[in-house]
Amino acid sequence: MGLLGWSVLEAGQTFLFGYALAHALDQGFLRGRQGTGLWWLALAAAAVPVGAYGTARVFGAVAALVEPVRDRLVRHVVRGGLATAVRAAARGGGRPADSAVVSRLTHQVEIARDSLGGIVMVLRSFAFTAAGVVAGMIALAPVLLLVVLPPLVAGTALFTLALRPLARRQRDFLAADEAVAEECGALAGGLRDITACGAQRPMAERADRRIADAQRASRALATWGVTRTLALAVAGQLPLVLLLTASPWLLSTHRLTPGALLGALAYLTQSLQPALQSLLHTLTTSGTRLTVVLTRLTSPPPGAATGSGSDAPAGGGRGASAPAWRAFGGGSGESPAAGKAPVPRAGVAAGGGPGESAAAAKVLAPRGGSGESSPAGEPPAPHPRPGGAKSGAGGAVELRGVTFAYGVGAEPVLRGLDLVVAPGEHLAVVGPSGVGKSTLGGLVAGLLVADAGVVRRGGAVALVPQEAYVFRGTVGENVGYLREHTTPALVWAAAAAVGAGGLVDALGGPDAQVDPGALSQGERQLLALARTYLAPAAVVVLDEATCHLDPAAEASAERAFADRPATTLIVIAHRISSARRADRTLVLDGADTMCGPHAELLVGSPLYRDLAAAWTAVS
Ligand SMILES: Nc1ncnc2c1ncn2[C@@H]1O[C@H](COP(=O)(O)OP(=O)(O)OP(=O)(O)O)[C@@H](O)[C@H]1O
Repeated sequence: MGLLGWSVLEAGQTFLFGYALAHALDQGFLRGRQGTGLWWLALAAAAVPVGAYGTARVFGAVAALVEPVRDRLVRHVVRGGLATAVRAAARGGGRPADSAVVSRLTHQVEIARDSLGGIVMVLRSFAFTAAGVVAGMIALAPVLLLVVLPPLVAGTALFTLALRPLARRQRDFLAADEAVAEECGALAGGLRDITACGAQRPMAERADRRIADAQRASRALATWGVTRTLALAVAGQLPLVLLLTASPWLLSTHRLTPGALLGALAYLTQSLQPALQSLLHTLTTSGTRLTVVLTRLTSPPPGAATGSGSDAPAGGGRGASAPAWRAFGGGSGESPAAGKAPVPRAGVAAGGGPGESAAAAKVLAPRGGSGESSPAGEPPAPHPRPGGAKSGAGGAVELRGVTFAYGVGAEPVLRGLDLVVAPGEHLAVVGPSGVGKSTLGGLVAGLLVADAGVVRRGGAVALVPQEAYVFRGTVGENVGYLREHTTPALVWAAAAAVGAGGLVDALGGPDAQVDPGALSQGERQLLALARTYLAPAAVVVLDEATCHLDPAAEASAERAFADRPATTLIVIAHRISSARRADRTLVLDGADTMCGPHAELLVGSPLYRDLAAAWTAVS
């Protein structure tokens, strides 16, 4: 009721504006009565603060209308959020409640409140402005309505008819736009998995389809957007054109006075057109926003119906354990079983997980190997343990005169390096930061290609980099990722071997879901180590792969790989203890590079002595 009363005040000002102008001209200025003219103008001016006061009070009345709606929405959202949390707790997920849901929904509640308030304001403003204009025109010259009303009604009807399809197109556009954002977000998050699975092409095609959908939706929206412009032209501009066209006749037949013409023009240009413009604009923007947000707020929370939980991947339906790209085989046309990622069949696996750096996750075929590569899926055949430093041909890893530089013309990181690692040997690699230890690891794994010289591998190589990668899926899927046939018993065994048994147990066993974000870096490293332990690789390169573990855990993990049957182990070490455990240590030091057992290096390598002293001081 308050809203109505204050709006009438606003309508009164609209009415008075044109009416006073008309009388100022007709009864004042055109008759030479300046005082009367000015009096009418003063009346019109006095109506402005009164109307403004009414408008100010209208805001309060709109708030009184909108705030209870907001409160109801908040109640609904909070109830929904609590219900979801209770459901999640009942499912025994043990995860913290997703507070982002509540925050998101309250944000949407604010959007709903603002949009609703805006719509009420413009609808009300248009209705009362139109009433003021119509009343003013009747008061000035009823014939004006004949000119103004038909296009106004036609334009508004056109817009009303177009409103629903327009809103639908806008919703479609928003949905398509969101789908693109979701798809791209998921792609960005899973880039390393996608690269690891060789699923770039199908995923790019998927994204292209989403983008094409968004493009179509945007075109449809733009096409329907034309109706808004058309409606505005018919309802707002056409009356003006008609009035001006008819004015000579209306004036000459005394159906209209000059003052009434001026008043009518003022009504059209100063009151009706602005009100119409903001009505059309607000309805198409805030109106659509309100519909979308209300639909979201009132629909059941994600997971309520399906029970898939709030951590279901974007796009839904697929289940948290199987990211979209994992459904695609690599370029070979291999199609893995549902939820099972493609497993390298060449018998060579990169062990860091499905998505270390693009290079680290690369699956390699042995090149020029000595024929020791293990058949896929089979544990590698045992090698005899070496008695210490080995040299000569036929090593598990052999580098001859290897030179490597990052980029043409760049100073080589490694120059003419010779190294033979015997089958079953345990080699540590040490050296100052930036000397090329990881580069050597990359060359051994085949992720980097030597510029000169030869690298030979006597079997499949798994490289575990420092940044261990764990993907959303089960513990078993993570640990068994690089092995074709995995059983829970194998997962338990691998985990126990590398010291991850307690972690797997704490996570809930091989079938438990892993939330990578909830794991520490050390825990991620443990899972990556267990994964590599199960991989069918004869050569394992640990590149700072245990740096987040404590010394005891690191020792146990290294020992596990050293004792793993048929395994040649290369540990790029960050602690002297790793070098002490190794059969030999390679000290990378440019021209002074040396390789030998600990005692020998202490005597022969000043750098090793320095490093050992520094490590001892730190530890
Ligand atoms: N992708 C790359 N492009 C260009 N230069 C690189 C690249 N990767 C490494 N380098 C450079 O090559 C040199 C050797 O790097 P590398 O990572 O092999 O050293 P590192 O001994 O493993 O060092 P750290 O112990 O710090 O890990 C460094 O100077 C490094 O800056």
